[in-house]
Amino acid sequence: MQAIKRKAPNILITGTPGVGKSTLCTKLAEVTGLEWIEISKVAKDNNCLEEFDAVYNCPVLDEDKLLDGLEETMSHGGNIVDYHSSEFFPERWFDIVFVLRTDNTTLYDRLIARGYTGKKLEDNVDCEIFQTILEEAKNSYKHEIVHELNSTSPENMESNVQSICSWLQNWFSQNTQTAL
Ligand SMILES: Nc1ncnc2c1ncn2[C@@H]1O[C@H](COP(=O)(O)OP(=O)(O)O)[C@@H](O)[C@H]1O
Repeated sequence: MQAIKRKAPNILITGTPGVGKSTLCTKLAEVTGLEWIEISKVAKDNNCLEEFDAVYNCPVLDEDKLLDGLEETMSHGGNIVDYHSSEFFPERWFDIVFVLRTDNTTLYDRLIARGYTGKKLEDNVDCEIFQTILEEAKNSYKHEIVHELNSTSPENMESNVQSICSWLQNWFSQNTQTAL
């Protein structure tokens, strides 16, 4: 489906938990002035969390309520959405999708440092090994708007910020008269 013309694009940053989404989005929001929408936080603040999943030790998301609440914001554009899943968002919301990736050892160490253990730790590392989030994004959006970014080192982060800023500049020059 064709994205509706907006004053600024909407960007989706996705990837396995621990891969670096928040870190990148914080920097991107600072540099670009776009709005960082951290779905987990928005869900919590707007009571979009339902019963607790005992196996994964995390709450279950009320997707319909969350999407309804974000529709207007997304229609204006200018948002960087950060979430570890992508399939339930409307395809029309996003102009580009970045899937952050890292190696298994790096991810394992980051998740251990975050206090993940047992099944939650194992499942998240497996999720990265099997490219689950990348496949999900490719199945949910046009392949040409889905891009993998390495998120292992601080140098990777700098170059990811630069690549996204270049893409943004290009979007503005093609879609509006205003450059960043
Ligand atoms: N490009 C990177 N290079 C080195 N460390 C990183 C990088 N991106 C994130 N990290 C570190 O990895 C950990 C998890 O990052 P975070 O942004 O919270 O991941 P997510 O939001 O995907 O769960 C944090 O300790 C962060 O400092």
